[in-house]
Amino acid sequence: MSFNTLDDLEPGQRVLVRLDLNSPVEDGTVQDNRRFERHAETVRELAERGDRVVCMAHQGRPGDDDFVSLRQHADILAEHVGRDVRFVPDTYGPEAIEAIDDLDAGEVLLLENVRMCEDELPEADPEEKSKCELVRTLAAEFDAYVNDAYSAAHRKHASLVGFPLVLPSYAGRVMESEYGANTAIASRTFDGQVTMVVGGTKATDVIGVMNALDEKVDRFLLGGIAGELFLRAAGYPVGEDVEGMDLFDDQWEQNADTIRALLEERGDQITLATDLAYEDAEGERAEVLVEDVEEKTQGFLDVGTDTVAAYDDVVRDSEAVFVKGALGLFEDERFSVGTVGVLEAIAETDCFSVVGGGDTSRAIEMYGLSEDDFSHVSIAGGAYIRALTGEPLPAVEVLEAEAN
Ligand SMILES: Nc1ncnc2c1ncn2[C@@H]1O[C@H](COP(=O)(O)OP(=O)(O)OP(=O)(O)O)[C@@H](O)[C@H]1O
Ligand SMILES: O=C(O)[C@H](O)COP(=O)(O)O
Repeated sequence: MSFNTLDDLEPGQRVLVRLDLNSPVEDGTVQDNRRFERHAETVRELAERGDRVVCMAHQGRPGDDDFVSLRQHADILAEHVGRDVRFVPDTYGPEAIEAIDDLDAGEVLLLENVRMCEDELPEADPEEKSKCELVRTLAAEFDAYVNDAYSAAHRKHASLVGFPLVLPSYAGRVMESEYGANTAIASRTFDGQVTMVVGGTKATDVIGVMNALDEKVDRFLLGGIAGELFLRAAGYPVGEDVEGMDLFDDQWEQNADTIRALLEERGDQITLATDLAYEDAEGERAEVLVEDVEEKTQGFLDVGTDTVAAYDDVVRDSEAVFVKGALGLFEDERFSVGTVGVLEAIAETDCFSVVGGGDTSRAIEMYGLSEDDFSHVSIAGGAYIRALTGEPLPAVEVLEAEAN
């Protein structure tokens, strides 16, 4: 590993730590998940060494329903760390600076959602990001910067790439272990069939790298939003926003050409759902064959049972299975059939398996599956599939470049 780690950081310092606490938000309530548990290890270690620990993280994207304050995150993090985590509703203004200054050795503070600051989001190179006000103002308060947010390392945002140019910088324990595991996986080769299950809501992340995964993956099994977009490209009347949704149309605009090209050039490697599930008028799960859909009038929330059976067969014939994104809205048990069915099939075979994604990895615990039945469960989604393709992660690259 060519970055500095916590083993290289002298204790007793003022440390700014970038975590990835991006979590599902249901009816305004932030859901606990493995990201809290994993990052708590880094935070606890720093606090126990007598550092003043200030955490910085994001939640959602501006304009989305899950773009909320980190106030609840502080309470959830505190439970996992086993000590108090203060919260300040400010990121780098006077209130935040005062709260940082008030901190004693061993105390932990969480700053407000960093994506609420204008400087954070537009992607730019580290050099440019290091000069923005957010980075300059906060850097003056700290002796060191720790990046633990492996799962956001594919974004060139200020809090992820700006600080290593202006502060001594280190990888946190999650960054260190995820980087090690995912890099090792990327260099593995397999004799038998390699399958990737592609689902979730961030279709753009996966579709963008499917070309590059061609060398690694023999079969793609699609579901979730990406799955419907592929069905739309194949000519079915699905894969569009209805009822105030905001999942399909923008992603269709961005990816339609790539999807069409993928279907044309490697259609034989791509398996699409043959049936889909939705909520009927009685609130029950109902299913429809894709070829029988005349018009999309409501959301499809899972793949159907025929599709699950077909995917189950493919998984059982595979030597390696990678999962990125859920096949349906698994948080609602009625629509967990696809995601859980595939995960169970993986768990029952002895194939090499990786389940990735902050949301998706939660399904393992929610449905009583054991992490031991998978080779690696990553809390990273987009970053882990990029690592598989060997694509660089800008936030890791800058940690390496600035390491001494
Ligand atoms: N058909 C669907 N309709 C609505 N939500 C869906 C559907 N299919 C999957 N999902 C949702 O996708 C979410 C997971 O997808 P997402 O793209 O966020 O992946 P992730 O595993 O969390 O990866 P990342 O770490 O990149 O965010 C789940 O919370 C699930 O409810
Ligand atoms: O949840 C994630 O995958 C990371 O936190 C990155 O979030 P983003 O896709 O909104 O940049």
